Amino acid sequence: MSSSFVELNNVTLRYSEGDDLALDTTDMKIRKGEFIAVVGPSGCGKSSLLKLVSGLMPPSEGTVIVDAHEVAGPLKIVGMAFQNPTLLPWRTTLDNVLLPLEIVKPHRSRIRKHKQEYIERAKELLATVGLAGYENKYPWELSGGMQQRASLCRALIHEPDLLMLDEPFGALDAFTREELWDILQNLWIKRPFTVILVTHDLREAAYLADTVYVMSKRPGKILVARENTLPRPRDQETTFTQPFTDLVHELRSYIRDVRAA
Ligand SMILES: Nc1ncnc2c1ncn2[C@@H]1O[C@H](COP(=O)(O)OP(=O)(O)OP(=O)(O)O)[C@@H](O)[C@H]1O
Repeated sequence: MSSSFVELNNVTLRYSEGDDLALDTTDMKIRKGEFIAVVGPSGCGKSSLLKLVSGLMPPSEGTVIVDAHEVAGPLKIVGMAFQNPTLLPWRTTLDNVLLPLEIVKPHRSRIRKHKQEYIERAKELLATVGLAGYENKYPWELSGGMQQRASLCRALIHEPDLLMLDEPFGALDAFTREELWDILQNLWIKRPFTVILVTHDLREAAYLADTVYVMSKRPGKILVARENTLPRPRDQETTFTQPFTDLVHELRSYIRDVRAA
């Protein structure tokens, strides 16, 4: 009996028959409530990994197991957020946050009867990320950082056990990005869900993750799984400490080697 929440066993991925592998034998074991980050050169298969774990793509070989079940189709226990917040422009912030509940099955039938309860939950989440008072604004009335906060709330409204983030802060300026690191860390400390974060930002990986996975060039493989035991909660001061800068340098040296390979 395995204690992992997400497990990839000898997984490979080829997008089409005759194509080169996008992912080569990949093994991962992620604990329940663990926050992991995946870094690696462009095109190494980071987003492909998310597609496999969320059940959007089946592996060509090997197995993907989430919550003790082999993944055989899109999972309902997943929340996702991407670099582009993709809020629907005709819906208010609150209605954008409520959107997954209208789509994800177990909630779809409940939301009609218990709408007020869900609205309260959405408002509470929005307040946690500093968006109280913006519930009735439209996306075009929000800054990029505010839109990304709303998209985090949308990813978490159905209380998913697994959160997948594909470069969620990549398009934001450095200050806003670091503010969002704290917001995400606080949400996770409050209700620990399992997180898979894909990022190009090594400081972001070092700030947020319990384990940082470094991938090779295509075909992607996990080369290093670096545990990060920096104490939590981490804050801006953490980023000036020697252990933090050492970790970032170490990650940078892995990436340098991968790129040179
Ligand atoms: N739908 C697809 N069909 C065919 N090939 C694909 C498809 N999606 C991705 N690929 C290829 O698979 C490889 C891995 O792509 P993926 O998007 O997972 O990489 P990535 O590490 O997330 O890249 P980036 O950091 O640039 O976002 C790339 O070479 C890409 O061209």
